[in-house]
Amino acid sequence: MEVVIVPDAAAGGEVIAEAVAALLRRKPDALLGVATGSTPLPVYRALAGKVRAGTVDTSRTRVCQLDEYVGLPAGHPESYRSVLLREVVEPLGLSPDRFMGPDGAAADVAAACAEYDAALAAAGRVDLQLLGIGTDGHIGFNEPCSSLASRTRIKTLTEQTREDNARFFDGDITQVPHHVITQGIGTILEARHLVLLATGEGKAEAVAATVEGPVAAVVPASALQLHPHATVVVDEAAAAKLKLAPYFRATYAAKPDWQGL
Ligand SMILES: N[C@@H]1[C@@H](O)[C@H](O)[C@@H](COP(=O)(O)O)O[C@@H]1O
Repeated sequence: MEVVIVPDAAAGGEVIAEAVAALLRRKPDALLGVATGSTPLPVYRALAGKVRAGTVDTSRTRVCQLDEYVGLPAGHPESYRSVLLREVVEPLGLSPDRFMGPDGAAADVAAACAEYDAALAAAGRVDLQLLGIGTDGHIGFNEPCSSLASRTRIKTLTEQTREDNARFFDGDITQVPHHVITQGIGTILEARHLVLLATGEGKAEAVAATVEGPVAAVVPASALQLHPHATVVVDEAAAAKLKLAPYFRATYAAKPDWQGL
């Protein structure tokens, strides 16, 4: 696992956007796994800037969702599909027919999960999966004690996650669904490159457990330790509890530019 400590969220967005741009220059039809939440927004902003400047071509890029709420009516502004259409597909100039995600409004949720898992495999696997992290260490919506081998399936949110996400629902926790569909941890680990971005002091504990703690289902993000190409980008605040921070800084400072993330 590589840990990159950047001064702030904007710098994190820039570093990751450059890695995505490098991937798209190598493989224009790459499948990009995108995440929701506030954390990845600087990445999308930086990427949109590159698209506008003409330094990256997204005309063939495919994108896929990490997770979705269950039971929100189709087109609800806070469904992750709507959020990603608004924050990623539109600003990056992508075609909506190159965007795939699970159907959170399906009558048969189990079938929708299995279909989505199969669709990701049929698409040739995700090339780069962008991840945020929950304050409890979740990735996607894999809450603590999710199986590290799990596939796309329905999960129940913890009270903590519903409280954290209430800000997207006018601060009203009763509007936050209890159930979600999420790519499983086993599914996420099939992506070729995992890039987790964490910013702010509220994530410092989860980051330390992810990077320096044991691999344990109670900290779902610690599964990144099992992946051959996992990158964790953190700002100073989120890095505050990393004992190996001096080593991570020195390693990144000495890294040749051509290597990328
Ligand atoms: N399902 C999403 C996660 O993918 C995201 O990482 C997490 C953190 O969100 P934020 O980046 O807003 O802190 O929120 C939600 O639970």
